[in-house]
Amino acid sequence: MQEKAKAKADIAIIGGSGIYDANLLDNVRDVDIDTPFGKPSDSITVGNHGDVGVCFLPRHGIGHRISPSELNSRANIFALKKLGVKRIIAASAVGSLKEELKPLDIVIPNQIYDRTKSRPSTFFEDGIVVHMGFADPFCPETSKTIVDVANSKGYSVKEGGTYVCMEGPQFSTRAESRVYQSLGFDIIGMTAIPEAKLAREAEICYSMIATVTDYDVWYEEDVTIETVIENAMKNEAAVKDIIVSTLDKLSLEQHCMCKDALMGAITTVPSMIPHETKRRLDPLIGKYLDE
Ligand SMILES: CSC[C@H]1O[C@H](OP(=O)(O)O)[C@H](O)[C@@H]1O
Ligand SMILES: Nc1ncnc2[nH]cnc12
Repeated sequence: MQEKAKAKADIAIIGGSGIYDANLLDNVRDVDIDTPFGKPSDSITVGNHGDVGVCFLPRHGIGHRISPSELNSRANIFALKKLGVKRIIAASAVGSLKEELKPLDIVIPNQIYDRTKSRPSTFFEDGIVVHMGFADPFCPETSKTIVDVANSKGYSVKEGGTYVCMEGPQFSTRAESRVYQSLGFDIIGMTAIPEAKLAREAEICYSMIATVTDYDVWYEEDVTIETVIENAMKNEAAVKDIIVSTLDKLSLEQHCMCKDALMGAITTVPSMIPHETKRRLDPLIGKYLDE
């Protein structure tokens, strides 16, 4: 009997609110992956687009079962690393903090302001300490490709902008929203942290296509889930169209700082890292510890 090929993917798409399927891939199969941090949000759909191995993970699980604070982002990113993923394109629904950013606009953010409160946001614990740079949280190479592709297809996208990541799951109070708006942040969501931090720790490029679904409450009466999902779904075709064309253009070789992010960042003396920790984290740190 022919053995089933090991599932592999170069690029991952993480679907956010309103984007739950991978109908843009060919030859798909669903794989269940276990990680030292538990199970990802759902089965991962692995397939291809042309010659490129691509996989899809619905961030909140099929049926939108997992709240932002409960997401097991460590399992999600570790599972993608085990598949061999080099780049992640993450889709997100966001509120607008600027009058000129209207519902259905698309933003490719380049900064994050972290306002989360209780999320495990590192792989490195249990006898290993890693301090890495995170000044530029999104991959410049992947983001540039997305922006170029979107522009060439006639979509008007905003290049750059600060995504403030709140804890949720409740939306902001009016006072919070006004503060974020007055600080000059552009968009608000609940999921970029710790996803972006963990992707960087895993040396995976991470970029986001954010769809504006609402003006947050600094501007409008209230944010409702109906409006958010309705607008996210209205933009689903555009987001997928940009993603598919980006898959055609993305280099599979990483030329950015993301690919060596761990170099020089492992602070613990290698001989003092517990054997079990080394074993668990081998897909992340093995290349730095081989004699
Ligand atoms: C469904 S409304 C709030 C929810 O939508 C965004 O999720 P995602 O980034 O996965 O599209 C936002 O961050 C909240 O988690
Ligand atoms: N206004 C908002 N605040 C936080 N997350 C959101 N996701 C979509 N709209 C949002």
